[in-house]
Amino acid sequence: MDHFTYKNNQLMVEDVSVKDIVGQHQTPCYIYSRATIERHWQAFDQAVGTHPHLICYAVKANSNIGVLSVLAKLGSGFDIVSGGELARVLEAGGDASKVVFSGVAKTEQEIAYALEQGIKCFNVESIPELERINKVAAQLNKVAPISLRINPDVDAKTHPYISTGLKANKFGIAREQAIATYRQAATMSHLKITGMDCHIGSQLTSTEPFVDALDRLLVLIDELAASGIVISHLDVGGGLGVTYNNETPPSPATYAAALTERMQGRESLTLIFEPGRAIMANAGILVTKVEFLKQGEEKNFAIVDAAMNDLLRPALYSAWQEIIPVSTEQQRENALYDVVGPVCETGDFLGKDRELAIAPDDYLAVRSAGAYGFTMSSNYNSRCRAAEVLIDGKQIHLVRERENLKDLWKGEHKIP
Ligand SMILES: Cc1ncc(COP(=O)(O)O)c(C=O)c1O
Ligand SMILES: N[C@@H](CCCC[NH3+])C(=O)O
Repeated sequence: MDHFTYKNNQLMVEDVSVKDIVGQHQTPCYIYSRATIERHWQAFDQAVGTHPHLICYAVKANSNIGVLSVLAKLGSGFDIVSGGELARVLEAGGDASKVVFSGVAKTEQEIAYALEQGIKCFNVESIPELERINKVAAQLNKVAPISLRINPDVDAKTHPYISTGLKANKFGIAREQAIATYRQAATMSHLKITGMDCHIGSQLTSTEPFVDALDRLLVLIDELAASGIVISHLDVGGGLGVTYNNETPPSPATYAAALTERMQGRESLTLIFEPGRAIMANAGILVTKVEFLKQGEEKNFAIVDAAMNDLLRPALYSAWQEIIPVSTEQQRENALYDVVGPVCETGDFLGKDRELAIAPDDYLAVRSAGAYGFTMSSNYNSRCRAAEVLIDGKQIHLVRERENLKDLWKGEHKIP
């Protein structure tokens, strides 16, 4: 069921009209649907079926603690990449023992914090990182559970900026070095080898690269077992794509079936998944107000009050996200617009060549903005970051207040 639909010409999020939400909280404003988040998470969880598994939602996609609290209540695990993300998970009520810690350069402080909280596993990306974790664990008189992130060298066939499983990428340990690195880890006194992981990229729209990567890891797992190192979990990362425009990614069910099929006879190996986008992208919109309509020599511009600092994906990856009117009540003339923000950059656009029937003061919704929207926002041009609202049925929860001017220089100091 779609929780972002029109009723009486008004765009609704669950049982509330977007017009009412922005009437209370103004624009730009991110709006998320609790029912959609829950539906996506449960669909993913059910798709994996009976194979022992843990869904570790990738916090980087959307780290608002209101959102995290919804997932924590479902019993979700979390994939984090910083101490900050761990703190958010704990603040939201998440369970540290279901947290996996990814990322190429965890600091000593972050490692100590994660060890003290008792996380499930560190996904380790290099030998120096193994040594660092071993050293910090020894200092704290603890044993750190670790998994090695293997770079399987498969082409995820996605945007080059978000492809992570190729030899040319900075991520993970090369397949060829995997066994030797595990052997080295086994000699370190304060490490416990518990798993293997990979993450080959984001916004994948076919199952083949996932299956290729899994097959390559299973070969390594068998080789490892033969040399006496037996692991208990296999983390296949995130990366399942969503439909922004006309992409046709596999459903979570198709994706999970392709992977679990390969796991038959390996029931002692828990599967970990790290989905971010598949849970959150289509659970949120960014609502913005049309400030001016401007006719250029070659183009019409709809200048809106949200900008690249609020939603970076169009500027950074030339990403396409659907832009729709919040109200279809008024009859207006159709025209082709570049939807642009107020930031002083030519790359500041939310959409190009969009057919819209709009007038100043109308509201627009950018769809599929629940993942990598607010989390990639900034204060560029000293713009206050947007409000975030979480809808639950008829209830409107303000889960992040709009920043105010003083927030802009918080922690800065004038000099005498
Ligand atoms: C290690 C890791 N896990 C999980 C994810 C989540 O990816 P996605 O949002 O594509 O599911 C990412 C981001 O690509 C990542 O780097
Ligand atoms: N930020 C990216 C995805 C990067 C995934 C992070 N590992 C996007 O918006 O598509």
